[in-house]
Amino acid sequence: YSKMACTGETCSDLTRNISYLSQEDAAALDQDLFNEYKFSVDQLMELAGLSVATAVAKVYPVTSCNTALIVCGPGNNGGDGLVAARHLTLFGYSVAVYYPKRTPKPLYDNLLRQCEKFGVNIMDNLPPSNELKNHYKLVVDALFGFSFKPPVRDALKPALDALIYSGLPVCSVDIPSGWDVETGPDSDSALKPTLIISLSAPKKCAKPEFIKNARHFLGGRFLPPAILQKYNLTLPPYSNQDQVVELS
Ligand SMILES: NC(=O)C1=CN([C@@H]2O[C@H](COP(=O)(O)OP(=O)(O)OC[C@H]3O[C@@H](n4cnc5c(N)ncnc54)[C@H](OP(=O)(O)O)[C@@H]3O)[C@@H](O)[C@H]2O)[C@@H](O)CC1
Ligand SMILES: [K+]
Repeated sequence: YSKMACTGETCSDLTRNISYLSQEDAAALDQDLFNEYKFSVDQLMELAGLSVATAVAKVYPVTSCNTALIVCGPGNNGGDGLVAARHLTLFGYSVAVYYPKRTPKPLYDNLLRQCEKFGVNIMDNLPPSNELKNHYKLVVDALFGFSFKPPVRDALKPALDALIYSGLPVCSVDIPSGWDVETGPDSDSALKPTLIISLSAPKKCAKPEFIKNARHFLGGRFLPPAILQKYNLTLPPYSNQDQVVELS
């Protein structure tokens, strides 16, 4: 695989050779990073959230889209969203977070406190979906990641619906929420992100056939080389010190 592929005739050459993880392998790889490589969750979440904020800022520059709503779920995907909220604030965005189901763990409590200290607006309730456009220029979907098993349960359905019906550009963290991690959207009414930031390696639902109308970046630049070998992963190289690389 070579970055030259994208400077040739088509970018589809570039995506043809990329590996896509199954749900099982995504979870196993994650566990290897923690157990074998001794990373802490905070370390990887910080890099994941930074790459999310970086990709969002590349696609929706603060000069034209300076207000962002981040919808955070109960797992690590939501944690990535809280980290991205802080970095987007540092990048100059005015950020609000909706975090309806909070996991009572120090990691999340601390990330939330940091958001508050940075001036992020932590909201207990969302305005109706059709009014979100009046307040925000984009939404970040940090509701569910690679551990999601459809269908979405009732308690978080309103949060998913807010993303689906906001009429705003949607930036999905790792996978589009509500999609099956391997088989993608289940209906025409599924979430339609405009940007997907795959973390560490794309999951099967981020294959080009499912995400035709979205821009697709890879982020989470922390995989040790031996992991690439173990999971037989072919991924594009990052340029220089970049935190993200665009796939399509
Ligand atoms: N290695 C990497 O690349 C790294 C990846 N990172 C990030 O971690 C993400 C994976 O995080 P994760 O494993 O914590 O799970 P995630 O998908 O956030 O959600 C699980 C939560 O959702 C819930 N839930 C599930 N199904 C549901 C349903 N149908 N309806 C309603 N709820 C449902 C489930 O509830 P439960 O079923 O357990 O009751 C649980 O609370 C990954 O995508 C990436 O963003 C980085 O932070 C670090 C390094
Ligand atoms: K997501």
